[in-house]
Amino acid sequence: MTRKREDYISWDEYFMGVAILSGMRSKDPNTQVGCCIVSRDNKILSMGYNGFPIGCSDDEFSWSRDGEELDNKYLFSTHSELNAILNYSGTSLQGAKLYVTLFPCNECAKAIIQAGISTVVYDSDKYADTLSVLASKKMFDAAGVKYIQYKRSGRQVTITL
Ligand SMILES: Nc1nc(=O)n([C@H]2C[C@H](O)[C@@H](COP(=O)(O)O)O2)cc1CO
Ligand SMILES: [Zn+2]
Repeated sequence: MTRKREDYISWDEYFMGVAILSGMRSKDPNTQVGCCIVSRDNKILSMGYNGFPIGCSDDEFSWSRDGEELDNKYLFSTHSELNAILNYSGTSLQGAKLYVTLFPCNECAKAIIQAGISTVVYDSDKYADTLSVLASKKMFDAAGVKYIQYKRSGRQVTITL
């Protein structure tokens, strides 16, 4: 009998891997964020990455982090999580799990809660001490949304594109 491979990637590696790959589409020179939303039975429902809205050209809007508010990226960039929620064309994200490479901000947290997503698996929490992330955690706790830090397996994956 030929036995199955044993070194296949886990569900968590698969979905966080897809989130990381999605983030590679981002044009943000400083922080690339990717997101992958999955059903309760491990089917990928949607993906997203941070970018400007349709029609807002990356060549006309600035990716600067500072300067005048209307001349930097913050009022314009759509976060990976919101893009993934908006990219979903099905009927319901109730009970879904969201994998994201960076902890959600307060605005995305509201969208995550209202969409009925029940679990967030995140990798980096580099803005943990900001009011935005503290507000997200306060809302997730109140709404019963679980947030779990992804445990890196250390596995290296090489793909030739
Ligand atoms: N959870 C998140 N998802 C995201 O897609 N973003 C995006 C917005 C910006 O384009 C970029 C953060 O820029 P910076 O301040 O690290 O240079 O990542 C940011 C966060 C952080 O809350
Ligand atoms: Zn956000």
